[in-house]
Amino acid sequence: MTAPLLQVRGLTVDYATPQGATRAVDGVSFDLGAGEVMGLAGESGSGKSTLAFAIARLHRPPAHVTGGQVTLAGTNVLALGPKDLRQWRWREVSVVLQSAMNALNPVLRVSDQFRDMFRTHGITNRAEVAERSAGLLRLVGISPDRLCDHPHQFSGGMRQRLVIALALALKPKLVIMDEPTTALDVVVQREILEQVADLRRRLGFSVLFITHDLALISQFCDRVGVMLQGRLVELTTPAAIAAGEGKGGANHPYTRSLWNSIPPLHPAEPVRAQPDLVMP
Ligand SMILES: Nc1ncnc2c1ncn2[C@@H]1O[C@H](COP(=O)(O)OP(=O)(O)OP(=O)(O)O)[C@@H](O)[C@H]1O
Repeated sequence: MTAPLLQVRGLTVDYATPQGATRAVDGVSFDLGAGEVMGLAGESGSGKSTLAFAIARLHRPPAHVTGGQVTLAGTNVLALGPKDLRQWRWREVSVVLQSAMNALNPVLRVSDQFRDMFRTHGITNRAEVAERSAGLLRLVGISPDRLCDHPHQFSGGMRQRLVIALALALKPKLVIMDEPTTALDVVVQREILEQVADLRRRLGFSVLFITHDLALISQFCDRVGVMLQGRLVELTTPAAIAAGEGKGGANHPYTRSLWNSIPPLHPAEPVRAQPDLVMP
């Protein structure tokens, strides 16, 4: 059996606060296979973003990794020095956050943002940069004519597509998406997630998709992790959650309550309703 792309073992992250250390991620372990899409659900404050940032080595004080191991494609991620880290990010892992405007520089043209990112990774030939930038825009369904525009000239959905194009520029093995479509309306959200699923099939990267929305995860992910108070309390498949089957029996009660909070598609469909909510 080939080793998984990402191995997370006993990862523990604390925040240093004036009152002492607060544990945000508590001994989390899981594997992610090459080309696999794993969703991470859980309520606000359960530690999803802290976990994602630690895996991508984007965490900053007061967050501190106080235990565990992260291995991506054989690299001991937590041991990378600053120089190696700069090369490792974007090439091996990239992160797409909720707000595209935080990732895009508002005063730079889109072409300049691509150029800067390529330059950081030693790709400076102007013709190559122009060609690759145009190709990346096409990849996410935006006309390359728009390369000379500034971020504010795009809609929210298009800006998030631009960030996804940047994230895929160096063909990373892992793309971490932290609430990538939360700020967008549901139609645009669906279009973008379908595009990510299509790109993943074509390009073969793995995705760690973080959201509080278990319904979205069940549509787009191969596996689901559920976090509660810093711990990964469930790791299963969307089908197993739908069937009420967890590891060694039923799902964790918290998973069930998350699942039961998804409104049924048709009002007459009582399947996911809690027994006491089913009309007699
Ligand atoms: N800078 C900080 N200092 C202290 N504690 C923090 C800090 N940032 C986050 N925390 C705490 O760490 C825990 C995990 O937060 P985190 O943002 O990772 O959760 P989350 O599941 O991603 O939440 P959300 O869905 O709201 O983004 C929470 O208890 C939060 O209050």
